[in-house]
Order: sequence, then structure tokens, then C-alpha cells
Amino acid sequence: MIKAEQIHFSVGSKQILKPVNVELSGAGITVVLGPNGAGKSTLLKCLSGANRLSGGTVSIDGKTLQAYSRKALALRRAVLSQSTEIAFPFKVHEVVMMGRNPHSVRGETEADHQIVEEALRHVDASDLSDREFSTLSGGEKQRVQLARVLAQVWERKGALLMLDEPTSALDLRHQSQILGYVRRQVEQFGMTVLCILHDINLAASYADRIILMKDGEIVKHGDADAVLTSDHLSAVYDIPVSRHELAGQARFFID
Ligand SMILES: Nc1ncnc2c1ncn2[C@@H]1O[C@H](COP(=O)(O)OP(=O)(O)OP(=O)(O)O)[C@@H](O)[C@H]1O
Repeated sequence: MIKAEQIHFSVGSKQILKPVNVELSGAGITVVLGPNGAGKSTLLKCLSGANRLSGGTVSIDGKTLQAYSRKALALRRAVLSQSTEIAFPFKVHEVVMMGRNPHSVRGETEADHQIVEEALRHVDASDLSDREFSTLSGGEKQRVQLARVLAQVWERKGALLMLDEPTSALDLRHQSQILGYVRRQVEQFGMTVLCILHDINLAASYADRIILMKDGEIVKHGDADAVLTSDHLSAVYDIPVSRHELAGQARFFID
């Protein structure tokens, strides 16, 4: 369980994240939605420990982030950030193996290699394994980075996954393939997922809960069906958004 109490984040005199409380526990996908600049990535970075908080505390299983060693934190939660670039000429399989580093006591094992192979298969990137990472397309890089994150918490019961726009560079098939796979991980291993998306329809398809943000604040946080209303979305995005039910699924359109 991850719990944030009154966390906030400022740069100079600008408060980018106003004091918020967030609690995520148990198996499920929480999607963070909101317009550009709403503070979604800042919230995720504060929860993951990438941002030094201006105030408040984040704890995982009752222990503050500061009380975890880097390795213990890496075994408990994995983070996919927006930037997928890597400065050095690594091969794809080497990038995914980085996700296994926190597990290595005496180097890579056969099991680690199998996990890397499996992770690449699940993101449809097996054929890229021996390619140099820097030569991949944007969507290929994003899938490989996701494989690295999946390898980090491979089949760990109750692991935390924090994903910042994991599908932003993906085509339609890969969007649904990858979010579908994340959904199955949640169901099989009880993972707790926090995922930033821009596509409201994707969010409606995969989210159990929604955090709706605007101007550095959480405007709504609750069950997806209750948060994803025409009124809430129109107010947050400053544009009329209508909700329709199609084949039993909520669908959103700009009027
Ligand atoms: N280190 C920083 N220094 C100055 N401003 C920052 C910094 N980090 C974030 N910001 C600003 O804070 C606001 C929130 O940024 P954040 O990246 O959290 O937004 P977001 O909701 O993830 O946006 P997007 O949908 O565009 O990715 C933005 O206006 C951004 O420019």
C-alpha cells in the first residue's frame, strides 16, 4: 500500500503540486487524467521518490520512502518515466536486463535471462532483442522500456507499478495489447498500478479508479464510472465532453 499525506511540490515560489492526499492499495489500475501541465507527472514523481517533496510524506507499507534503501525500493515498485532515451549504446536485451539489477546478488542468472525474454515477448519486441536501443523507433523504445519495468517486478505479488504515459507512442494494437497485459498482471499478481494517460477512452476501458487533476490539484478521485462524467471532464478540460454508452462501455466525445 502506498500512502501520500499532504504532499506538495514547489519550484521557486511556484507551487506545482498543491497539498494532496493519495492512498492506493490492493489490486487495481488507477489512471491519472488531466490537461497538460495539470501536475500528473509531478504527482507520480513525488510518489515514486524521484522528486524531493517540498512537504508531506509518502510511505509504502507504513514505511517512509526515505527509510527504504534504493534496492529495497526497486524491489517494491517499478517506475516508467516519460523519457525513454538512454545515452549509451546498449542492446535491447541489456536495457531490459537493467530491470533485473536489483535482484542480482552474484550476476545474472538463467532465470533473469528467461524473464528478459518473456518480458520482451509480452511487449511484442522479441525480434528487437539484439538491436541497439538507440536505433529503435519511439514506439519500440517505449515498449522496450516497459519490458524493463515489467522485468523489475516480474511476478512479484502486490508490486507497485507507476507508468507515466506508457502508451503515448504506441499504435492502436500495441496500446490495447500492453494495457491488456498490465490488466492481466493486476489480476494474476495483485499488482497496484498508477498510470498516467491522455486518452479518456483508454482510461475508461482499463481503469478501476481515476484521479482527475487540474492546476496542481486533485479535483476528483474515485471509481472510474463515478469520476468519468461529462460534467467532471468538461470542467477539467475546459471543453464540452459528452459521455455515451456503446456496447456496455462508456465512450467520450468532444461535442
Ligand atoms: N522542475 C520544474 N521546474 C519548473 N516548472 C516545472 C518543473 N516541473 C514541472 N514544472 C511545471 O509544472 C507544471 C506541471 O508539470 P507536469 O509535468 O507535472 O504536468 P503534466 O500534468 O504531467 O503535463 P503533461 O500532460 O503535459 O505531461 C507544468 O506547468 C510544468 O511546466
